[in-house]
Amino acid sequence: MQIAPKGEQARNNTALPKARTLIEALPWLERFHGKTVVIKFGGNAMVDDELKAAFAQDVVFLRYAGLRPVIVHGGGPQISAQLEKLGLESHFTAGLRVTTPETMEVVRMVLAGQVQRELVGLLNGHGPFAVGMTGEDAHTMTAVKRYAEVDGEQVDIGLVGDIVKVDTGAVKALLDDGRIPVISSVARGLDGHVYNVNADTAAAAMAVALQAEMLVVLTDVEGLFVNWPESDDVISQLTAGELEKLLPTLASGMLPKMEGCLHAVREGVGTARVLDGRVQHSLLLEIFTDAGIGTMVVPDPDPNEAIIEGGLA
Ligand SMILES: Nc1ncnc2c1ncn2[C@@H]1O[C@H](COP(=O)(O)OP(=O)(O)O)[C@@H](O)[C@H]1O
Ligand SMILES: CC(=O)N[C@@H](CCC(=O)OP(=O)(O)O)C(=O)O
Repeated sequence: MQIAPKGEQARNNTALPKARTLIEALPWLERFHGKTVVIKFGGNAMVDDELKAAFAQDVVFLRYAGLRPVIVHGGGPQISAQLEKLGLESHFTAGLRVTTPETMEVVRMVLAGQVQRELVGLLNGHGPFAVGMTGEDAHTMTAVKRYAEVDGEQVDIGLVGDIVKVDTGAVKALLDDGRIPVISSVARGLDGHVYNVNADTAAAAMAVALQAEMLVVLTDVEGLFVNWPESDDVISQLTAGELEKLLPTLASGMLPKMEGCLHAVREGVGTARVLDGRVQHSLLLEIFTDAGIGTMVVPDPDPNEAIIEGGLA
């Protein structure tokens, strides 16, 4: 027999708000159960150990809640740091790293050997879930050479790739086995070379191929700012059409992210969201609370529905 300590009743009352928070998650748990969510974890969002640990908790929480999370990760700052250690400079053209064969070796080493290993280790601290791979494995991502566009001109930036094909076989097998795939943004070229792929682009391609419920991009700002850098007002929601009009005004960094979100939503992904990876548990807050944070891109409204609405009005 156990006797409840004095004051237990009062403690129960303070526990009620916690229960309410859990109940707030119920409609989202119902809605997203069994659904695939592709999460892009950016290098700038992974500079802090506490944040990385919280991210791992969130992803494992999603897995236990019955979702099917897939991680596609970057590691731009980590690649640049390693290049610097080796006495090599980083050059970017239109937001893409100029990638010589020497640079490519470092990109592959840092993404697959360092960043991915660390994420896999953090996730597996919670159970036997994470399996690391790169886009090269099992021909998961196939790329062709990508040129950067500067003032309407095509510029050769070396071994940078654009994804032309995604084979989801290995990823789906892992998901069906209850695992969490952690994929580095490196792809095998049609020509047999290994290509460096922007991680936002890779995540969007994976979300489309899996026809995911959601693409979530974690980054180092609160979301898409209305008029950056003049304003830091965050756009909480916009349609694909509205985003398309905004794209030409976006600066590098945000451009591949929003291009990826647009591509995803236009090609059948339910929604695409850009979140502040500097906020602990931003992933859980976005998916399981009514408030939501960051920027959400939704598909264009169905024109037929608009006509019916208009007709009834
Ligand atoms: N409209 C915008 N809204 C928010 N950030 C923007 C915008 N345009 C450009 N940026 C820049 O994009 C950056 C995010 O891209 P990036 O640094 O490549 O992140 P990550 O490493 O997460 O991929 C922001 O820190 C900001 O400097
Ligand atoms: C072609 C290209 O630029 N590739 C990126 C790949 C990593 C990446 O995208 O990392 P973040 O998401 O942290 O920016 C790079 O080499 O930095």
